[in-house]
Amino acid sequence: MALSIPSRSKINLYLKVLKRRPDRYHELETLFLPLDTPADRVTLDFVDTPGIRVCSSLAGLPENLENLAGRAALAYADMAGIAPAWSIRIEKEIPVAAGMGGGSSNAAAVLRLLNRHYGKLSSEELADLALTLGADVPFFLHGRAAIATGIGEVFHYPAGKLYAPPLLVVNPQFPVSAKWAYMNLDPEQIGEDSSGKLKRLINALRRNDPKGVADNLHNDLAAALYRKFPLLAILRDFLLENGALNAEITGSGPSIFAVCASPAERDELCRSLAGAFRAVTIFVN
Ligand SMILES: C[C@](O)(CO)[C@H](O)COP(=O)(O)OP(=O)(O)OC[C@H]1O[C@@H](n2ccc(N)nc2=O)[C@H](O)[C@@H]1O
Ligand SMILES: Nc1ncnc2c1ncn2[C@@H]1O[C@H](COP(=O)(O)OP(=O)(O)OP(=O)(O)O)[C@@H](O)[C@H]1O
Repeated sequence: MALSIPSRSKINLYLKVLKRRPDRYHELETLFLPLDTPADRVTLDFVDTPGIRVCSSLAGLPENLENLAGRAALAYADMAGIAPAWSIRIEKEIPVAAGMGGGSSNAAAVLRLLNRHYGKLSSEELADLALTLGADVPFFLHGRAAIATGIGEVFHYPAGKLYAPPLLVVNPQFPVSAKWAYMNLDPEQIGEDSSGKLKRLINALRRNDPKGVADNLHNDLAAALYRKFPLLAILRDFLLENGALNAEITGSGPSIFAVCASPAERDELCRSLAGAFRAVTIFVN
């Protein structure tokens, strides 16, 4: 028997680093937006052979227990007291180490599939387990647009419906580790945001106002990434000069998302981008 679900990606429309903790993690305030594109597909097979096997469609991605999805399965088996005999397959569409939460999403998909089948853990236990695997994993257990605090695991859901603006995401096909991005954060950027950007961002999402969203994007991890990788500033400038209302790096980068006024303007921007840059991947939402 096999169970299969999509494993979506995310962007951070807003990411403010509030404080460095003694364990070197950072407390933050971030606004997660789930994306339908790109999404991986995670399939869990119940097999006769004991153990946990993980493989993917992407050559070079860690396999078995070195894959975050395998570590999630092992952690679930330990906590739920189950002897595993599982084979997990990941059809990979989300670029790796891209700031789009791919590995975290896959790990959360495994936890959801296992708990759907076995039902052994409460949602609190599952959330605690998710956090041991990575700061982005708890978000993908529910995958709803949310403000997150803590290190990314305490969720606040804004009241009312939020309307995602027309977006595209461009990935420059090189990886950046989240650890690098946090270690190279400008120390003077750490602290409270007094500008009210997050509030205005939420209000704009409620009003279905792409311009209001675009005007209030923020990412404290971005400055160091633009400095280290000049291509990112070139891409951002291109997006701004070719119709984007605004563009910013998502999470720890290097992917950049552009907010557009309408689907037609987004599609036009997508065509210009594809014509000008060969070695990038573009996702339309
Ligand atoms: C950049 C974001 O994607 C924004 O959503 C996340 O904050 C990163 O989440 P993640 O990749 O799941 O992070 P983890 O795998 O838990 O941690 C990778 C590294 O990122 C840094 N890290 C991560 C999250 C956080 N709140 N503070 C940190 O300083 C730590 O150096 C950690 O060693
Ligand atoms: N299932 C997986 N999918 C992607 N990467 C994985 C997976 N399992 C382990 N990894 C490793 O995790 C590292 C980070 O990859 P990932 O794609 O999750 O980063 P990311 O998109 O920047 O995540 P985040 O936004 O959570 O920081 C890579 O070095 C990769 O080899």
